[in-house]
Amino acid sequence: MDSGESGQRVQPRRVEASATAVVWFDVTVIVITGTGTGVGKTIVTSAIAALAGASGRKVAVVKAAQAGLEPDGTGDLDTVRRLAGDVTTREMVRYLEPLAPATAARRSGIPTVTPAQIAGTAVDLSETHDLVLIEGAGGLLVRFDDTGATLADVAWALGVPVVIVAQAGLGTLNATALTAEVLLRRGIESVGVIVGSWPADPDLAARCNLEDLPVAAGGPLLGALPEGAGGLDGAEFLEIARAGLSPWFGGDFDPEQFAKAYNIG
Ligand SMILES: Nc1ncnc2c1ncn2[C@@H]1O[C@H](COP(=O)(O)OP(=O)(O)OP(=O)(O)O)[C@@H](O)[C@H]1O
Ligand SMILES: C[C@H](N)[C@H](N)CCCCCC(=O)O
Ligand SMILES: [Mg+2]
Repeated sequence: MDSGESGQRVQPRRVEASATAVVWFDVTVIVITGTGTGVGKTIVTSAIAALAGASGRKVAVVKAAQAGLEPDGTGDLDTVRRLAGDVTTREMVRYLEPLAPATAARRSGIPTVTPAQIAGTAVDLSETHDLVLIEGAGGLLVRFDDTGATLADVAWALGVPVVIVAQAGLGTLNATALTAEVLLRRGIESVGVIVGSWPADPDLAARCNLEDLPVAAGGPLLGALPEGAGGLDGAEFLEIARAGLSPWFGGDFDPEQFAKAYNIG
């Protein structure tokens, strides 16, 4: 996939850093990936959107391919709207089977969505929104189609940064490092890692991971959202988002203080 296929590359715009400032929140498009499926990408996406919305930004969220629905028939963007409130949402394709999009498309005959289409949607939305978040399906290299197109192609085509959402506990270091290494190899910027669901009673591995995850990710720990956050209502969720996300997203999360609270660091 080259930049010509998407038509254009969105240039991240950075605001000047000041003492307290949000350094990169002026980036227009962010890709939210994860170490796998069910790690909390949608909750993190909702939290970033909620904070941006609360600061007056117009936010759009793109779900590139929705494969499988919750038992109540809802998809990720229903969750985003419930948690983040007034955001524009675009689901580009829906498959009913909870599978990789390429597999679900092959089995159902429903058309695939291409990285160029996803990038194009993000570019269009960026004309009328301050922030566009793109969530994939599962982890970074899950295929959209049988040509092997993935979310990595979308991030590369757009030239925009990626946030890695990771699990808290044992096993996350390898998956995070694999994701970060692929991003590095493909020349895609990773801004850092966020724990999608931080346990109420974290075990030893989870606590130690607060120190080791940034190393595996090759970037800072930019947040940790408590487990159960997805069940809150909009106002409560906003406060959790503020506490759980770094100042880079307009929140108050301090990784050193957080680690200290768990006797790490
Ligand atoms: N912090 C959290 N609070 C509450 N529920 C959570 C949290 N993180 C994850 N979950 C729950 O775990 C499940 C998976 O989370 P989520 O839907 O965000 O995963 P995902 O990484 O977006 O997966 P997918 O690849 O399907 O998009 C969901 O049912 C969600 O409600
Ligand atoms: C069904 C699930 N919730 C996602 N929508 C799709 C996850 C695909 C993962 C494929 C894989 O990595 O093996
Ligand atoms: Mg999701």
